[in-house]
Amino acid sequence: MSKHKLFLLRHGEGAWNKENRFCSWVDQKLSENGVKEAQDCGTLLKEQGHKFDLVFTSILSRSIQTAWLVLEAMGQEWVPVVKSWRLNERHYGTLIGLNRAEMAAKHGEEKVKVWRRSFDVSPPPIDESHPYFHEIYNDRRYTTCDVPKESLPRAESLKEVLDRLLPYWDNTVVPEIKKGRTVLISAHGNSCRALLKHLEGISDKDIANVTLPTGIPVLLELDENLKPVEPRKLLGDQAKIQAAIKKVEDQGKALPST
Ligand SMILES: O=C(O)[C@@H](COP(=O)(O)O)OP(=O)(O)O
Repeated sequence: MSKHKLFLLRHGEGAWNKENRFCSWVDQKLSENGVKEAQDCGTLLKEQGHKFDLVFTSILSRSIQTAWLVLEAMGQEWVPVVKSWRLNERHYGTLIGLNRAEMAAKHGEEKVKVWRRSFDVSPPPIDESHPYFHEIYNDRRYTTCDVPKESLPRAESLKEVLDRLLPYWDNTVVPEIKKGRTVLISAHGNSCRALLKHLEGISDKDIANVTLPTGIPVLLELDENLKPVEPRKLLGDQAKIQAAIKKVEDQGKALPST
């Protein structure tokens, strides 16, 4: 029987989701559509009668803004929000800022799929010559982390995301859930995929087929050991959700030449 409800949420559409660029650790705000997605998500959760006790976000604005909009739409603005870099999006290394369709045209769709969805392949690491290096590492938010700035990642596979996320999950999030608190994790496509892999025991191969659209809440019903007792539920209109998943998958396709 289900003892705990856990909600995972990939933020609403960000400016670079719209432009089909790898956003990763670049701090982009939500697009107009992303604001609406977050508000609609909150409205749906309210209509379904869900109540949160605690929200966890990354330290990237798009996940924080999403959490605020969801809570506002639910009339639950008072719920505490706790932030950690450990929930940040996967660090996409030198791919940051690049357009997925252009990368697919240049390197092939298969290569882009491996970069995006394989479990243990890291893209090339970022260095000081990268156009977004200084913007990321000179940002004051990264002086507040529980590791020195020099130890923060320069590129990550999904496996490395899980490695940095798990200690936070085990030591900070799990105790709250076990106290009986209903938790929302407002984070990113890949930090949520890493957590899903861990909770559902998805194989290294099969995780490549898990795609999360923006602004769609994922409900997990867990037993007392935090093992899922039912398949995950993506809440909302199922036809729209399937179309949104396909849209995310298609971002890695080369555009037909004109
Ligand atoms: O970094 C990004 O651009 C996307 C994920 O990209 P893909 O893995 O889908 O290519 O992350 P999010 O929008 O969830 O923060």
